[in-house]
Amino acid sequence: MGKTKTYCYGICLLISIALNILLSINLYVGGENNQRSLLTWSEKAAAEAEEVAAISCSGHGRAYVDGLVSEGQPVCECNDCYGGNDCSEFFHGCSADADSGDPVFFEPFWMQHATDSVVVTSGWHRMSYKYYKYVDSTTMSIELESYIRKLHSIAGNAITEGRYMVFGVGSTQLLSAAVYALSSENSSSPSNVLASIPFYPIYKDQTVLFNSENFQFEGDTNSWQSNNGTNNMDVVEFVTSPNNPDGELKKSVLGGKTIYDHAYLWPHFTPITGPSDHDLMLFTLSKLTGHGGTRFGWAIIKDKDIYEKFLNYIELADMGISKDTQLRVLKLLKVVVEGDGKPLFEFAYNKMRDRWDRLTTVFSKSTRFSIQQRHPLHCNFFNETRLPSPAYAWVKCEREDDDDCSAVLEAGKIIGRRGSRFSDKDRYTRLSLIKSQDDFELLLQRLTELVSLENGSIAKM
Ligand SMILES: Cc1ncc(COP(=O)(O)O)c(C=O)c1O
Repeated sequence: MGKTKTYCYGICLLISIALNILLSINLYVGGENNQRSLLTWSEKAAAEAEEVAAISCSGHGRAYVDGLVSEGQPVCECNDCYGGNDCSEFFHGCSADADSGDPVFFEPFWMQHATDSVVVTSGWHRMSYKYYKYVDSTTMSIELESYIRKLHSIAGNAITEGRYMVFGVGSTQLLSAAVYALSSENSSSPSNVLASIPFYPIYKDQTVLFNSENFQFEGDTNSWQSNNGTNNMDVVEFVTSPNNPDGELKKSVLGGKTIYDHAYLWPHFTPITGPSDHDLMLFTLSKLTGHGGTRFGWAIIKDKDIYEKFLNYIELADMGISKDTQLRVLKLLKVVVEGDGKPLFEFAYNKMRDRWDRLTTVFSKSTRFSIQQRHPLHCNFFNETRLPSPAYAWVKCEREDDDDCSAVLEAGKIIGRRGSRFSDKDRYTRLSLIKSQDDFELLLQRLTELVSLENGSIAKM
């Protein structure tokens, strides 16, 4: 009996040791999977996001959760002129691309505010077309609208009290909604859509594309005024303030129905001299926080009938703006209004001022190229007098022969956007200053090289 008992204990001990070894091996080998299966759904999403964010792309690129996948891992998407698996290879001789207005210069700010700006959405988040069962049917988030109003009161750049608001897929969608809402219906002739040269090309491109009986694009305000005087005032005038491409704080020329495009009316691009108080103002998240890809803009409207036409346009075009987008914008704006807007606006202003300081130093050595004049103004937001730091440099080629400024710059390995895209002369070219730091550094290097050729010597980089 005693012998059998001891024998049984021995067997049990061996089985228990074997089980422990197996369990330890399983934990060691399949540890990650086991740990993962213990996470909640939001922790799992967070782990995936952090894993991808941790992929090193040598500081010259980024991997995304929704990026292309190679061998089970998202690949690095490299900045222009960088390549290789981890973006560490620089392509010498590559041209600096300063063409697009992609506002990526904000990226370091959002990395510094990773915790506050993250969004976690469940698979069942706001599946309905509508918001709030207990409020009148609306496709706009009431909470987001109140944050936008708060933001304007902090920045001091627009009056929102007693005004209506409509959200759009970027302000791009609101441009055409505004033309639709302001142009006359049932009139014998179409409303004349105009802007002052140099102007943002989309105004013309969209008006032509949407080719309506109610409106037509008539070009430059000043030429139109000298040909028509005050005879025909059925006009819809785009006023871009600050202007894209030259940063000017434009005012209405014709004084009729006006769309104020305030995409760049933020303290990092221009001193805020007082709140804008126009009948129809457009703003965009793209140039406020840098999230161009989120596609979100808003209109601030005084008149109820115009507001209703606007809403009708958005409802028919896309039944309102994505709820996922609105959730993300809300999260971002909560960060923007923190500290009364100081952290974001100071970050962005310092970045832009640094870029302008370095750019003006290069252009001050040139007689072949010039950039727009900037004039100091008192900024109510920063409570001091400051120079504007526009999103773009509007470069003029001064030599008689250099009438195609883009071609001159391209020969110097700089890609800009030619003046004729803004209905101006090709003697001008726009250079974007709001892209990534890599883009800006290369732009400055290429400009320095080009300017140093004027003096017959290659500058030291
Ligand atoms: C003057 C102006 N208005 C509107 C937009 C459109 O911005 P988004 O559609 O990204 O809101 C831009 C973009 O560059 C712009 O420069």
